[in-house]
Amino acid sequence: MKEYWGSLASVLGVLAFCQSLLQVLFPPELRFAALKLFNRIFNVFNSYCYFDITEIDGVNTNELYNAVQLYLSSSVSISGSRLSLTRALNSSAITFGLTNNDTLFDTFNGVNVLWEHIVTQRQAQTFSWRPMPDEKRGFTLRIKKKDKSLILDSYLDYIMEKANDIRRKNEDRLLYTNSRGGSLDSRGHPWESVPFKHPSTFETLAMDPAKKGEIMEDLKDFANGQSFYQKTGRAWKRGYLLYGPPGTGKSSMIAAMANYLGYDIYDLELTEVHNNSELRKLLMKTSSKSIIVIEDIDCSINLSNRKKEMRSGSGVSTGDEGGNSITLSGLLNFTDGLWSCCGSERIFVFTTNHIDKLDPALLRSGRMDMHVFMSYCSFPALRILLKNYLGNEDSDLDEGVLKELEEVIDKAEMTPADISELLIKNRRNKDRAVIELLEALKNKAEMKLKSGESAAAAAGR
Ligand SMILES: Nc1ncnc2c1ncn2[C@@H]1O[C@H](COP(=O)(O)OP(=O)(O)OP(=O)(O)O)[C@@H](O)[C@H]1O
Ligand SMILES: [Mg+2]
Repeated sequence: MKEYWGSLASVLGVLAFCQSLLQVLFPPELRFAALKLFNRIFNVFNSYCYFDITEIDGVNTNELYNAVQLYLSSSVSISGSRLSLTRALNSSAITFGLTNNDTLFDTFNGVNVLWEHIVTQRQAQTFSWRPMPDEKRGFTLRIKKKDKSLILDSYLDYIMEKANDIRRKNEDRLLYTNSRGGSLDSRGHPWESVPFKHPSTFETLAMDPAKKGEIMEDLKDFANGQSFYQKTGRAWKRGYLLYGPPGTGKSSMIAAMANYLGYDIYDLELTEVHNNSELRKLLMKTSSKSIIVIEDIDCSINLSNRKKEMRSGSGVSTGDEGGNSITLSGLLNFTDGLWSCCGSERIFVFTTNHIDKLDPALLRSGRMDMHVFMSYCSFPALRILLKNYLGNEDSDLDEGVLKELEEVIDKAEMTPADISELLIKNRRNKDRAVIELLEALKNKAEMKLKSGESAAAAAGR
């Protein structure tokens, strides 16, 4: 610190000397030209260059300014004793940033840069279409001239990307719906959004742990797979088909996926979409890092459509452009055809209770990348539910009861939704909850057995 003050004092001394020299050597009319000359000479010897990123660029907000602010807020090297704190609307996280005229060093690809946050009072307001803030804020980036190209080529892109990540992490996720039909809002947007706060996570999801792990890995590979998709020339999207009886956790799985990846959800209500071009507009207005969901796909699309199309020779890839109904081909064009590339990093999830009713075009390999069967509650899934609802670990349960549960659970064919209901009802009395559950499972298994026997007898008659 001492050295710093010492060198500052000597620089100030030199400046004062130069100023008096200027006054002595040059008559007033030549002083300005001399100053310009000095400035040029100084620039030749100065090894740094500076970039100003102002908060308001003309009359528009400068996106780069906000991005730098967010990026620097995540910097671990912030050591200032005074930081500014902000919490955006709809956000559950607090970000901190540089206060006025504070500086911060950053390193990128081994190159050191210095950021300074400069705040000055705005001059008397000139005429403008919108009121300007009283303060003029901006960042100044100081870098070595020799590093200029490296930094400008990738550092600023890197900052923008990082800032988007932070924004996504800080903001609560949104759930979009197209329940307004084809009408647009005042900003021309066809989707309505609400904050998405579904508490379902992979941890709370009751299903076979191996299958769960496989799906989580698949999702992570997808989210981190930008370069893979680019290298292989594939559109950066992935399709999941979740099928199984009602109450087995298909919708809960979608919420868990969104929470796991930090993606928004677009819940596409196909019955509200009138034709293929409307569908195209809707899908084009979805953002990247999102999950586009079509629930009960078997009920949403008239399955005879495609057969008619095939007969009329229009084929799968063309779709019904101007017609007044939405077709399976119109939908597949988006999940699979050329239009699927109009955005990146999108996950499509279709759900159905009746996979047998689906058109083979939806099921053929490569169309939906992963088919996930959400089954009746299995023993490993039951353990998760017992833990979630009663806080029970295996060691809390009597071994005999555990064994009985294991024997009866598959025969009973009860859904996780049914079991959850039973456990919620008795959650204050853990022992009773387990005993009632066992009873319910046994009753259900017996009923299944009887109905199976009578069906077999009827078939044999
Ligand atoms: N696998 C599961 N793990 C944890 N909870 C579950 C699971 N399946 C169902 N539930 C519970 O049951 C409720 C209903 O489940 P969910 O809506 O996910 O079923 P679904 O398969 O989407 O049913 P549907 O086919 O009727 O849409 C959930 O709110 C959740 O509490
Ligand atoms: Mg559902």
